Amino acid sequence: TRSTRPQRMLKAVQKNGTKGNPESVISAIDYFCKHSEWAMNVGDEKGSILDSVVTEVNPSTVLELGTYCGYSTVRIARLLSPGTKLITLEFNPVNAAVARQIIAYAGLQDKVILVEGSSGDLIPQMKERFGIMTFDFIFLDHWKDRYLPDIKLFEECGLLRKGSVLLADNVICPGTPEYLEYVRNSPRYESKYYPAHLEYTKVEDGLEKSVFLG
Ligand SMILES: Cc1ncnc2c1ncn2[C@@H]1O[C@H](/C=C/CNC(=O)c2cc(-c3ccc(F)cc3)cc(O)c2O)[C@@H](O)[C@H]1O
Ligand SMILES: [Mg+2]
Repeated sequence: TRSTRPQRMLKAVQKNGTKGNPESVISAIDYFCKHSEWAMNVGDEKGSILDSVVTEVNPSTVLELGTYCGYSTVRIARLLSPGTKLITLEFNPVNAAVARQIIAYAGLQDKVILVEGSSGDLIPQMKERFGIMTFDFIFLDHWKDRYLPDIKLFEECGLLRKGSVLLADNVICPGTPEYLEYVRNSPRYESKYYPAHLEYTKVEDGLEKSVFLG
């Protein structure tokens, strides 16, 4: 059967990247998306904003929703302090297999726990399966209609603490109107919009950072 875009992206990483060098993996994916095939990675412009928020938070517990090919997983994991691991959730096994290989090519496999499954099923299992009390940092980049139900699930499962930071991709394009309305109007969050553009295009998009107030 025909290869998938993530599988072709993996080939480009193995061809143009340097094993064990996360920056070269990030550059190889960005190059592939700019010159070969557009793909829905957070990209370099929004990725730099992601980098700055992760650096500012310096989290000990990290969750990513929607691994896809592992591009943002690599961006986040390369910035984590020694001994810190990030958990990333992906329900498509083909994408998960590609992501594992891209994360390993970057040399970051020891900093990442990739769990195959749906966020709706896995979020309630975080405490028992991974000994998580609360998350310091959460990156939302999965199906856009899952952002709102999943943030409510975090609250119900007691996975947020005063100061937990949630960073959401694509709040303009494709858009997450219900999520935005919730975090911007709820007294339990302090929200801030970071304007940017849809990855590899001039279309407006941005990230929404929401701090849980307890
Ligand atoms: C509940 C659940 N649980 C686990 N894994 C889950 C999950 N829901 C989805 N996943 C996984 O995550 C990825 C999906 C990411 C969805 N991202 C987007 O749809 C997206 C789209 C665009 C875009 C913008 C303009 C266009 F014209 C076309 C596309 C840009 C983006 O940045 C996106 O993120 C994918 O690997 C999927 O299997
Ligand atoms: Mg996205």
